[in-house]
Amino acid sequence: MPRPQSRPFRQGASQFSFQENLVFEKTYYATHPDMMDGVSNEELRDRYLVGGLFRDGEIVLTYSHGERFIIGGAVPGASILPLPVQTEPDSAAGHSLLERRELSVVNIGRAVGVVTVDGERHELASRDALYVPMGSGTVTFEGEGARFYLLSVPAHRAFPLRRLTLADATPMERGSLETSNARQIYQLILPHVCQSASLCLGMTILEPGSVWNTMPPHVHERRSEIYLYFDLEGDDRVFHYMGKPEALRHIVMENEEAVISPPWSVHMGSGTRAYSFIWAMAGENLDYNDMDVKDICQLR
Ligand SMILES: O=C[C@H](O)[C@@H](O)CC(=O)C(=O)O
Ligand SMILES: [Zn+2]
Repeated sequence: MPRPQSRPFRQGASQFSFQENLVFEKTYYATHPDMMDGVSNEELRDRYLVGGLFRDGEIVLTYSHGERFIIGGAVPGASILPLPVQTEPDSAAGHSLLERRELSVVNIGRAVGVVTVDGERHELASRDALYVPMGSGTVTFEGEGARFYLLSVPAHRAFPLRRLTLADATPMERGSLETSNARQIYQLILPHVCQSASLCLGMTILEPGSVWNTMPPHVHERRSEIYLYFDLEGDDRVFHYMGKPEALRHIVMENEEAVISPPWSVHMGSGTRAYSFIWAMAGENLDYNDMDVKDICQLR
């Protein structure tokens, strides 16, 4: 079967992406904590920052070797965008991308969007999420003004498809305005809300005037995590901290950019204004509390 025309790597694609992949725009390799020593800002961004996911009329997928996360975005505009099928290896070519994977979709746009899974239409209002099980076939995205954030990880079992809304979730109130970290943590894909094989996902919304997230920070050796920052204005930035707690580094992030947190890294940030972020994890278990919280005085 003829292979689809491959896409050239966009500017700024990793210097380490030596193997061109037909479905994924960029591959993020797993990294060793020693690789933080003396790393330049550009290398740091190349290894962990996932930008350019939301391009008008396109679906953009990237691949991380950490938990084999697919991290992507779909902005349909006037078109209907299909989730691509697998192209490699030959034994999988033409099969659904979700043959052995589960998928989450969150509409971070302001308008309603529609995700159609095997012919069934699911309307996602702004901030709604959809859990799409392993074994699903065709998935398409549509809706002018909708912006879909996509995450997928390997699964061993199919759980029911679910639409999840913030209104149905009971947020955890954390932090305070006095410490500039008052925020609501919405758990959306976790066992007590929505079953999944490996994926956990939620949304955290900071109160106006609060800028710090996940402070004090934590690490979780048994899971990787992906943060997507959004609800920022044009010139606003989040200063995202990563690395081992005693050797922090930061990445300056813009609206609608994601960042990979390896299992050995903290993940926390401070913004130039309040913002929201979607956090997603996968790995050894689905226990949200399987984390090792650090004291602020342990940070260096
Ligand atoms: O492992 C869990 C994740 O880092 C997030 O849930 C943290 C978070 O949303 C927050 O503190 O605001
Ligand atoms: Zn975490």
